Amino acid sequence: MRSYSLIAPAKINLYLEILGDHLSGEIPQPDGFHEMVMVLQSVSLTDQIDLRASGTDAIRVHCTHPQVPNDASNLAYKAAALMVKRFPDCFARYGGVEITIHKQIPVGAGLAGGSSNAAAVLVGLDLLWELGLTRDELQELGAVLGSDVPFCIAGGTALATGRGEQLDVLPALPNLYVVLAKYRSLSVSTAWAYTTYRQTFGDSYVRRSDDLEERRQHVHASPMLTAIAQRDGTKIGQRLRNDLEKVVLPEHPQVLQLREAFQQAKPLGTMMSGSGPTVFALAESQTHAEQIQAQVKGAIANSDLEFWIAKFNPSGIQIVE
Ligand SMILES: C[C@@](CO)(OP(=O)(O)O)[C@H](O)COP(=O)(O)OP(=O)(O)OC[C@H]1O[C@@H](n2ccc(N)nc2=O)[C@H](O)[C@@H]1O
Ligand SMILES: Nc1ncnc2c1ncn2[C@@H]1O[C@H](COP(=O)(O)OP(=O)(O)O)[C@@H](O)[C@H]1O
Repeated sequence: MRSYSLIAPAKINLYLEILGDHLSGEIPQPDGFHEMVMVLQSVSLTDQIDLRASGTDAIRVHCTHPQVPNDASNLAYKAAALMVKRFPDCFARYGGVEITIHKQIPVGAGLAGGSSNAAAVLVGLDLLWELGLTRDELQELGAVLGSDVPFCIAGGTALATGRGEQLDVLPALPNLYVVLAKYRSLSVSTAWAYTTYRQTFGDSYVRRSDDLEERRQHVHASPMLTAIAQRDGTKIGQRLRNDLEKVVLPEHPQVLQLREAFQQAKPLGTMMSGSGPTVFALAESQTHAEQIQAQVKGAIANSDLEFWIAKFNPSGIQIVE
């Protein structure tokens, strides 16, 4: 087959704790990233990525979304460039690729849209070039592109540690719904969120590698993971956490107001996703989700505010049959 279409889901963070500096190297040193404990969840808000062998020697990206670049800075392009570098024989045999991104996931939203697009290109080129890479191999390639890319390949529900690229699969949570809301004109840079967090809270970071190891060992017994193991939506909702709220909400009062409006609407729980500014609320049914959405829309009448209702998605990148 000379073309593939893939579905690339967004993610939300049910839990995001920043432990301190991420340490790497033979004698572990801070590398500019953060050591995380996260629970990541794919949701049914998705982009579609079409890949086509172009018969030229170029990588081309097409996306009509005004905030998405069509050049080498696009994460989907970077994914294809990485595959070309790692598998030059395939590139010589199969030639270049046209990547068309049908964007529905809001951009710069804390929903990993770009990471998921990159993940789809890795999965799609593996198919197009008949490489037969394993999921682990694809995730290792993904980690070169960004901390969230390995998760986007597998999707579902996962515990992420390290920079976010060390993954443990968690039990699926099939019956939960999520209402998402974002101000169209507001985006938050992930780099800004982490840098500001470091400037504000860096003094309290865990820095020693043996202290980090001790923290990691406690992760599996955390209340959020217990709630997930029990598939208890009420407890999951009560145990949501996102440390990046501490820098994004004071900077953007309208996001704080949105989060408060969600809280008033009696969801299972509400939280900002990742580096924001998307706020989500968990619901136990489609009806519950619709009630929450209606109440928040009533509380904040602003045409800049966009809403989505999605379900928890059990998987990551899917091939369109
Ligand atoms: C915050 C999260 C939560 O899931 O997602 P988003 O809100 O971006 O979707 C992730 O940690 C974002 O992952 P991703 O978007 O892949 O980040 P990367 O490209 O690896 O890094 C972007 C920037 O964030 C910083 N960064 C990222 C991950 C990490 N563990 N520590 C960091 O300090 C990096 O220093 C870099 O400047
Ligand atoms: N394929 C892509 N889809 C979305 N954004 C992209 C893509 N490639 C590059 N970008 C750029 O990456 C930045 C982050 O976008 P995105 O991945 O949507 O947000 P987040 O990191 O908050 O989840 C934006 O500035 C955007 O212009």
